[in-house]
Amino acid sequence: MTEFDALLLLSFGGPEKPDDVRPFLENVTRGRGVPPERLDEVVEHYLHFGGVSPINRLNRDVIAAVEAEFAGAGIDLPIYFGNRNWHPMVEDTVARMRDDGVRSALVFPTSAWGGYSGCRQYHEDVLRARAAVGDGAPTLRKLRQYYDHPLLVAAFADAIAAARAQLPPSQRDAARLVFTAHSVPVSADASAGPPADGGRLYSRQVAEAARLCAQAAGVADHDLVWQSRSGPPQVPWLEPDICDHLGALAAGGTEAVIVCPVGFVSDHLEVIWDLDTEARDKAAELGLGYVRAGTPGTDPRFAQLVTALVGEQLSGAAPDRLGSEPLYGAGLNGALCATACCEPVRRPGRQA
Ligand SMILES: CC1=C(CCC(=O)O)c2cc3nc(cc4[nH]c(cc5[nH]c(cc1n2)c(C)c5CCC(=O)O)c(CCC(=O)O)c4C)C(CCC(=O)O)=C3C
Ligand SMILES: [Fe+2]
Repeated sequence: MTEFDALLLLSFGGPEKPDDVRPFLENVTRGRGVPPERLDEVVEHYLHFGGVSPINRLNRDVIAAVEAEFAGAGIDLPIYFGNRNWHPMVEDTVARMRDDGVRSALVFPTSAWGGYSGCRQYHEDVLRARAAVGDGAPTLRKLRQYYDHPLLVAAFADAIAAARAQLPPSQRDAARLVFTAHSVPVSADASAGPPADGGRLYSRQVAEAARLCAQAAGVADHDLVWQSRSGPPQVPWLEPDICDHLGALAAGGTEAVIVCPVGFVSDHLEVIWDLDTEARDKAAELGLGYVRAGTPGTDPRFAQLVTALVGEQLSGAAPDRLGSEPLYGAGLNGALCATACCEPVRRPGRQA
């Protein structure tokens, strides 16, 4: 019925027990120039949750929801799960797909964005996995970026409204809406996207998604800030940092914030630690009311979004989208979206 015989959900991966934490972090940061002090801190964040990131469980839940959507939509594709940094590793999953007789699969990445970390690195994962499997590896076609898909925007908009309703009535109307996404080095953002599009594709897409979600939630003003920076302190990353921004808002008389993690699809560690622990504590210290909007991964519309992207690919329909920033991300067998797209930048301390 179609040229594809499976879907691979490709994600970041996270530890599932305390002994996994160090080797997981070594996989994430190999050759990335992250200082050892930062790694020691991040180990503590994971150990705070018993060494278990929720990310793998959340991805398994997404897969179950997509399986149900596929059944309803008459899409007959088994769904596989593979990660960049932790088990199930994508190399092992693609080997299993080959053993199961899969010859051609679609790949859904759990990042909605362009940029090196959000897009190109997923192409590299596909390339690495196929190379590791060698003869008989299935062809793998990655699906496009989906940061402005109507179903994603609708899920975030409802999450913002639900978060607002958790504030005391006296703070609800005036609460400031603050969007947050993962910071990246300024140099990585500058080289995000095909050079001909002028760079900064990651931060431009994040800014557009924030505008679309605010508009869909009926909110006139909002801020966009960044979180979870790592890397050596002398290297500039996207700013302002969320905690600094909460300080500035409190100093300016803001009484409460609604924080929306627009840059993430699930409540993984950067959400439950950096937002639900660090930023929440900072807000309490400042006397600022604080609520955090949910992420879309557990919303039924997320499984519908995956199904819609697969449907687009099968039918050749134009992308269903609300925004107008350049949109890339689709590609066969790890091929780049365009020449020199999201070129990785050399950083001090980076090995290879
Ligand atoms: C843009 C972006 C996304 C969103 C797109 C996407 O979703 O892919 C994202 C997601 C995630 N990042 C995650 C975890 C980590 N990211 C790190 C480090 C880094 N992230 C970066 C960027 C991004 N990261 C960058 C530029 C670095 C510096 C090192 C490097 O240049 O690569 C480190 C190292 C330690 C530290 O320094 O924090 C960890 C542990 C987890 C899993 C959490 C869990 O386990 O639940 C997820 C979903
Ligand atoms: Fe990250």
